[in-house]
Amino acid sequence: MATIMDGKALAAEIDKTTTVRIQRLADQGIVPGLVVILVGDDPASKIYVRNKERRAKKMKINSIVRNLPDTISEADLIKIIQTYNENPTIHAILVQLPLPAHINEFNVTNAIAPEKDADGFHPTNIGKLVINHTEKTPIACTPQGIMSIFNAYHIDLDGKKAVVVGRSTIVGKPMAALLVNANATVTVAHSHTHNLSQLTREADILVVAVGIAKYIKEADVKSDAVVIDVGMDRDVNGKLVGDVDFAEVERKASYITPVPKGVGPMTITTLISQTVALAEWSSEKNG
Ligand SMILES: Nc1nc(=O)c2c([nH]1)NC[C@@H]1CN(c3ccc(C(=O)N[C@@H](CCC(=O)O)C(=O)O)cc3)C=[N+]21
Repeated sequence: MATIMDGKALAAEIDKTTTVRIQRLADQGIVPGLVVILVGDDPASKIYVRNKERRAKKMKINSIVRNLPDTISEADLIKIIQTYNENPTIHAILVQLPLPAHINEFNVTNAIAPEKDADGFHPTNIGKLVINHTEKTPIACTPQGIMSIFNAYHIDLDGKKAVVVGRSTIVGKPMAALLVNANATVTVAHSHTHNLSQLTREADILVVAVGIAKYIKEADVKSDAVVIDVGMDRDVNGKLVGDVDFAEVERKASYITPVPKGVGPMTITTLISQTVALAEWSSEKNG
């Protein structure tokens, strides 16, 4: 049976360190400010926003949620982002994805000041990640949270075969870059991949972010693989489940993350610590 990697417990551990950093900023009269912009209502975004708000309140960062109607124009959304770029009390800006179809995601992430980019989705920050020049650079919170899980459980990535299933901007692509930077041999699979199961069965490290409930079965996994489940899906009874069939795969993997209480809480912890980092970097620059 696999060791279950407890994202919730690890998140609480990291939050303790972040709380000390928040206190240190408070001593200088700085409260980290995060604005979350939510356009319309996507169900996964709603869970995220609710849990984020809860944690931000507890940790005394100033978190603002800006709800906008899904009829807003791209130009008006970009104008709102620019007001936060210029607002010195805001250190981090996050625009929830996906956006409605009439709004271009690239134009929106490109409008966020790179030094206030809570998600690390600005092209400049993605470029730095790919080049592996990540000092004082925000990085996508879900993949970065997964790297913290590997680190906490002493999972060695060097020379390992890693397969990332999913090529999204928010998980798959930045995850692949982080794994390459950690010296893993990385394959990115997606909906056009042939013989997916054959590929996933070779993975020492398997990261799944496809958005299909219980998609990965025992037969798709190598014995003693490390399995990371990024899914936030509903099963037939409406229960929150991952992309991995946990009951099956738990028997074969060496390590596995559950859903809930795996990757999700680590995404939020990373967002909070990254917001604090953006506030710290800005205060260093401004004296
Ligand atoms: N710009 C942007 N950045 C994102 O990082 C982003 C996004 N847009 N859009 C939506 C997705 C989804 N996402 C979640 C993060 C944590 C939980 C989370 O807290 N999960 C708990 C759920 C527990 C419960 O049911 O409350 C858990 O897994 O234990 C959920 C979903 C971030 N996303």
